[in-house]
Amino acid sequence: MTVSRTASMRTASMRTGGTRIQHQQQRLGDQCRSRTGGVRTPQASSPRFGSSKRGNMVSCGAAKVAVLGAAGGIGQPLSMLVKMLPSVTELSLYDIQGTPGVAADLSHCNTACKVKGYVGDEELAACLEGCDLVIIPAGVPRKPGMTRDDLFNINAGIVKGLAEKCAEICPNAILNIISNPVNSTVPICNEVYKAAGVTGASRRILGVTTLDIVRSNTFLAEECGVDVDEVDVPVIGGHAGITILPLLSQMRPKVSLDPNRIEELTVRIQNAGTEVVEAKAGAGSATLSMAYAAARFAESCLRGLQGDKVYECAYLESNLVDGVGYFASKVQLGPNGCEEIFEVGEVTEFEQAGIDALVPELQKSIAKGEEFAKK
Ligand SMILES: NC(=O)c1ccc[n+]([C@@H]2O[C@H](COP(=O)([O-])OP(=O)(O)OC[C@H]3O[C@@H](n4cnc5c(N)ncnc54)[C@H](O)[C@@H]3O)[C@@H](O)[C@H]2O)c1
Ligand SMILES: O=C(O)C[C@H](O)C(=O)O
Repeated sequence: MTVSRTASMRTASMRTGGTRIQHQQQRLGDQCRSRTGGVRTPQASSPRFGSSKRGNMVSCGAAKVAVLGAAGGIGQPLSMLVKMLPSVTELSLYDIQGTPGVAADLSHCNTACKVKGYVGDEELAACLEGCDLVIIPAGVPRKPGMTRDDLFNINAGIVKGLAEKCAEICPNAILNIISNPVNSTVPICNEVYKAAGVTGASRRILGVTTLDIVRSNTFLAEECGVDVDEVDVPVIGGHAGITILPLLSQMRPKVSLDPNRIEELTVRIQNAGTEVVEAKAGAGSATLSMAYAAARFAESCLRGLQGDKVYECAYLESNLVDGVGYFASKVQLGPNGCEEIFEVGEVTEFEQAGIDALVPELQKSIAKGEEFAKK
């Protein structure tokens, strides 16, 4: 499987970077190397794609954000973290149950953001009116023994219905799709927007893979005994099993790892969601770490809307890799959502084998989502 390039994609060796909050400058200066070995002059920034941190929040204007599925395991802590973002002035919480209570509870927190709860189909349009960013964690989570694809039958319909309303009411808002299987739900949303005649939406429909990066950074910091704040591991492909591909060769800081450990760590990152599902023993999947990751990604999107160049990884429509129309990639966020998709960059033989293996998996999930949306 070869990696192709288009005009809108930049070649970069991805000594990865990412967002540092408080307007800290992007890391400068590393030379960037194309996959074919050509050396580029240093970029204005050498981005870090996976090291954005929560906690040092900055104000990014006055944004309205909606969380759909806000009364759930992810929705509640995520809504709280979003309410703490200084840039968010309005927070709309939507669910099929429970949002009046969650909204009443959150509204007592003394941050400037106004919170309002909406319940049921008839209130969805009002919830979405004027939104800049819509975050979707609505849907059922896994139980032990299930794959993410086992959630398709229930979650595909939920996401499709919500996307139809977003396309109608706030077509220019950025969507952050959390509901699994992300490899299929993002194509579903794109098809819904195409059918609704919304143009250019694919750069605003972003599958949230941030938890894979958060996990990779955590595990690699533990493994290497380095400050977790300094660790930055880009993760590409998709968000299920072997489609989750951490590029440990592109990790920053540069470390030397035994090939066997690279394999073991890759497998652990790919199975980290299952690790949590099994530990929760039937009570759901990752919620707190996901809320943390989603809040970070939401904040990056809001900073992008305000005009900052922000670097993350996300799953979105692209022709970056031959044979698949969607791929989790290193991206630059900006006022229009994803402004730039970066090439995979230099990879090891092990990583290239991982790309080759994940492509057929992704193809199946994408086709399943697209077919469902067109029914
Ligand atoms: N992308 C990721 O990295 C990632 C990580 C963790 C979980 N997830 C996924 O996120 C989803 C939610 O997980 P959770 O643990 O919060 O589940 P949960 O069951 O605790 O919460 C889901 C919420 O969605 C609501 N809901 C159901 N149908 C709805 C609809 N039509 N409109 C609005 N809300 C609706 C439910 O009432 C519930 O409150 C799952 O699909 C899970 O697999 C994704
Ligand atoms: O594993 C799951 O089902 C939830 C989520 O995708 C995760 O990675 O934690």
